[in-house]
Amino acid sequence: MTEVPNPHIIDADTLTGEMRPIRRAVLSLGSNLGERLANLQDALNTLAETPDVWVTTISPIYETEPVDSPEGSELYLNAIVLADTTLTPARLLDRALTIEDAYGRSRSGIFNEPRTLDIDVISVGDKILEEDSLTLPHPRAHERAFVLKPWADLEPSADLPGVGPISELLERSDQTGITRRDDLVIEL
Ligand SMILES: Nc1ncnc2c1ncn2[C@@H]1O[C@H](COP(=O)(O)OP(=O)(O)OP(=O)(O)O)[C@@H](O)[C@H]1O
Ligand SMILES: Nc1nc2c(c(=O)[nH]1)N=C(CO)CN2
Repeated sequence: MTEVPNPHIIDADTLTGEMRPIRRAVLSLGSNLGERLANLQDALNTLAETPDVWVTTISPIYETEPVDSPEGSELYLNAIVLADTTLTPARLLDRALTIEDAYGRSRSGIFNEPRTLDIDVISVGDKILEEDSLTLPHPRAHERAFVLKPWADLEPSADLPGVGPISELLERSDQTGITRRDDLVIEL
């Protein structure tokens, strides 16, 4: 049977005239306020429910001393999530910020204030972007052991696009104050 074109059915690719590539996204989760582990689990669940985002892997959890944070800030829990996505980087960031807000993230303007949830977009494929609202790779990822260590657990030979192998960056980073917490687990 031949298929008759139906003018009422169009798909996204017809509208944009292009296929949307699938890219591997690396996302960093952090929490140092409230129920930290539950906050990370909520973030993971919500990312996994996001259309056009397929979460593939979650790293071990690390408990980490706050970096560049106000005096008295509590320890963070940090983890890395790998996902495949057809979202544009801008849409992925938008989704990350919306999830942060949904889980009670306050934005008082205090630099690196304690937060229930932080989702940073570390890299999206090998995109390199320098826009006001989105820099890729994340501009501080290369020096942050709380990003590099859990990522290296999952992908030891990964590169930070335009920067270099994460194994070398990790060697150069300050790895004091980060402790792997295998007793704490979040699940897909
Ligand atoms: N790669 C990126 N990932 C997340 N946010 C980014 C990125 N590049 C630029 N931004 C911008 O940074 C803004 C501030 O983000 P946010 O408040 O989460 O920063 P932060 O987590 O406190 O600090 P840091 O960026 O050092 O982790 C966001 O609104 C976003 O527009
Ligand atoms: N240990 C740790 N320190 C931080 C973190 C974080 O996730 N973990 N996030 C920050 C701003 O996003 C600032 N400092």
